[in-house]
Amino acid sequence: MLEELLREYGLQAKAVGALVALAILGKVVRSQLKARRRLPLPPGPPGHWLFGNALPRENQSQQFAEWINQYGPIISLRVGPRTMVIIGRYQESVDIMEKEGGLLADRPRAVAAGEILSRGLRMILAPAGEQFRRLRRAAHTHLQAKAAETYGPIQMQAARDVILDILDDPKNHQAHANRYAASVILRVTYGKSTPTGTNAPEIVLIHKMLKRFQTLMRPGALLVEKYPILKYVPGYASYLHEWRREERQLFHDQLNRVAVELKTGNPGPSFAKYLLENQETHKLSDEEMAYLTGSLYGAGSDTTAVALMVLVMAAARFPEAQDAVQEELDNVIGRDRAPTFDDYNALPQIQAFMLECLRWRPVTTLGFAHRAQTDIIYKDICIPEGAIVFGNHWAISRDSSVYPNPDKFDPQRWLGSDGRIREDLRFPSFGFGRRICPGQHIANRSIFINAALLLWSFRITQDPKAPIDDKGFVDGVIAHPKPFAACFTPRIGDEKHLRKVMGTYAKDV
Ligand code: HEM
Repeated sequence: MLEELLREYGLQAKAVGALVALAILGKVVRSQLKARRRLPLPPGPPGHWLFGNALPRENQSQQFAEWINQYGPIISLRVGPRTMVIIGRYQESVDIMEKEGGLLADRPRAVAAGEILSRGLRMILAPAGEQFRRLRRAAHTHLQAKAAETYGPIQMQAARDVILDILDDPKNHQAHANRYAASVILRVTYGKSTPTGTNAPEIVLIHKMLKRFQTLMRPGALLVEKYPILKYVPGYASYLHEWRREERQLFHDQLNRVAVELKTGNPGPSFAKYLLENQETHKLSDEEMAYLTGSLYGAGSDTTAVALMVLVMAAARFPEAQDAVQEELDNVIGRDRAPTFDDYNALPQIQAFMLECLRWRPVTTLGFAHRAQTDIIYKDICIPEGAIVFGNHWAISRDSSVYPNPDKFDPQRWLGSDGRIREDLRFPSFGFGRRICPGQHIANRSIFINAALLLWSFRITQDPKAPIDDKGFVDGVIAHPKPFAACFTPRIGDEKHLRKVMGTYAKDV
C-alpha cells in the first residue's frame, strides 16, 4: 500500500504510513465497537485485520460475482475503514435498493472525482441533499419520457448517419457508434450548432476528460479515497487541480455559447437552453448549470455507444436471434420504408432483443455506488450506516432464478405467451431507486432506433477470418467491447437503394 502511495505522490513513507495506520485503527476500533451492538454484517471473504479486504484490480464485478456465489446474495467487504456491501441477486436488489431507495439516495464520498475535480457539482457523484434535489429535478423534468420525444428527429437523423457510415466504412463500426452517441448527447445538452465531428477540439477535450473521470471512478483507484486526509497534504495529486481548471473552462464555454445564441437567435431545443430559460424555477447558479449540462455528456455518451456496440456484437454472434427480429421487421415494416419511432409498440422482438443485450452484457457491470444513510436491516443482516452499497449488475444478470440459463443470449425470455414484452421480468440496466438514470428514456430511444435501422438495413454476420470474442471487454465503470470485426450485408435491395432510403448525411463536420 505504501508503495502505491509513493507512486502516486512521493511522500516520506514513514510519516504518512504512521498517520494512515493511526487513522484506520481509530476508525476500525470505533466501527467494530458499534458493530457489536448490531445485527451482523453480510458475510464475505476474510481480509487483513487492519487494512481489510484488498479489492481485485481487474474485472471487479466478476470477481465480486464469484464471492457472491460463494458467500451468498449479499456480501460485505472492509476496505480500509469503510464497509462495502455488494448485492448480487435480483430480488435482494429490489428489496434493498428499490424498496429502501430513500435510505440509499446518497453517494459515498468520491474525493478525487467528486470533491477535487467537480467540487460536488457532478450529478452522478453529488451527495444527497438540497443541492442534489435541485440538480436532479432539473434533469428529470427535461429528460422524462414525454420530453425525450423532442429529440426524436435528432436521434433519427444520427441513426440514419450510422447506416451511411457503415456503408462507407464498415470496418470502423465501433467508431460510428461512438460518433452517434457523442453527437446525440451533445445536441441534447447544447443544441444544434454544437460541433460533433470526432476531431473537433471540444470533442477531443471532452473525451480526454471523460477518460480521466472514468479512471478516477474505479473503486480503489487512488489512495485518497480510502484516506481522504491526503487531500489536505500540499501538492498531493496536483494534476487533479489542473484537470479541474480545464474541465470547468470547457463547461462554462459551452453554456455561454448557448446563452449567446439565445440572445441572438433561436437555438433549437437543448438541455442548456432549458436551464437558461428556467434558471429561476430551478434555482440554479451559473456554476451549477455549467456542471449539470457538462456532466450529462459524461453520463450519456460512452454508455450509449457501448450499448450500440453490444447490439452489433449480439446480432453477429446469434443469427437465430437476428432471424426473429428480421422476420418481424419484414412483416410489420416491409421493405419499402424504414422503421421509425412510431413503430416501437409494433416491434416487440426488437424490444426483447434490446432488453437481452442490456442484460447479457451490462453496460455498467458493477453499477454505481450508493451510500446507506442509516442502518438498513434486511432479514438477519445489517447494512450499516455509511456503507458503500453496489447493486452488481453483472452478478444480477447471472441470477439463474430470474434469468434461467443466464449465459445464453435469449431475447425470447422477455416475451410472454401473447408475444408482448413481459411485465413481470426486469433487469436494472439503468440502476436503482432515487438515483436511477434520468437519461434512460433518451438512451432507450437511441438503442431502439439504431437496432431497428441496423437490423432492417443489414444482415450482420461474423467475419469468418476474425471470429468475435464476446467476452472481450475492457472492464471499468463502463465495460467497453474490445475492437471486433463484423460484416454488414445490405438486405434491402442493393447499397445504392439503401443509401437512397437513408437520405443524405446530416453531419456538420
Ligand atoms: C445505455 C445507456 C445508459 C445506461 C446503461 C445508463 C446507466 C446508468 C446507471 C446504471 C446509472 C447509475 C444509477 C444508480 O446509481 O443506481 C446512471 C446514472 C446517470 N445517468 Fe445514465 N445510462 C445511460 C445513458 C444515459 C444518458 C443518455 C444520459 C443523459 C441524457 C444519462 C444520464 C445519467 C445521469 C445524469 C446519471 C446520474 C444520476 C444520479 O446520480 O442521480 N445516462 N446511468
